[in-house]
Amino acid sequence: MFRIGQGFDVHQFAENRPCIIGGIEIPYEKGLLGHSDADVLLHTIADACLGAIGEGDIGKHFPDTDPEYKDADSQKLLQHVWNLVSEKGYLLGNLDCTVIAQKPKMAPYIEEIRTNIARLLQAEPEQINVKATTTENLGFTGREEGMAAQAVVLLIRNES
Ligand SMILES: Nc1ccn([C@@H]2O[C@H](COP(=O)(O)O)[C@@H](O)[C@H]2O)c(=O)n1
Ligand SMILES: C[C@@]1(CO)OP(=O)(O)OP(=O)(O)OC[C@H]1O
Repeated sequence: MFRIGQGFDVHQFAENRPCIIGGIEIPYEKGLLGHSDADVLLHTIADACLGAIGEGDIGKHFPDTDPEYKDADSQKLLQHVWNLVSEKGYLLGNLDCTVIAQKPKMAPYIEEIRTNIARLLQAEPEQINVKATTTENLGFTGREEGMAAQAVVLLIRNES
């Protein structure tokens, strides 16, 4: 049995914040603002996974009013979500995701991010694809006010 889920998330750039994407800290003059570490890519993937298993979204599981999640490492949030997926008997089919940002340039970090996501989802890097696109200087991403990310995940039920 298959389940599909999609995710979308946005975070604003701010001074004096780390720029953590897919669990990897990217050298950049600005970082992302959020209650947690604001890892826009991992939040998107977590939402896609929760969507696939019909479990709502990350705001439901990790409320931004809860001090426990202040500056939380989003890798831990995604691992918690992945445990829910595993408990329901699903394995990863594949994950495809896109980082939408005018800057920073993501290409030098894509493989490291891919490997890290594979580790978090107990999968092989070949099951993961990470892309990046600008918005050709248009909109809030084009003005470098923030970043967005989207993801689609396919889960496969382990019937054995
Ligand atoms: N933040 C980004 C955005 C894009 N890339 C890479 O550049 C390619 C061209 O981007 P366009 O928006 O002009 O299509 C894109 O395919 C990515 O490989 C990037 O590394 N970081
Ligand atoms: C992750 C959580 C919780 O710390 O906070 P943020 O880092 O603000 O992220 P967001 O994607 O806005 O929503 C989910 C939140 O509940």
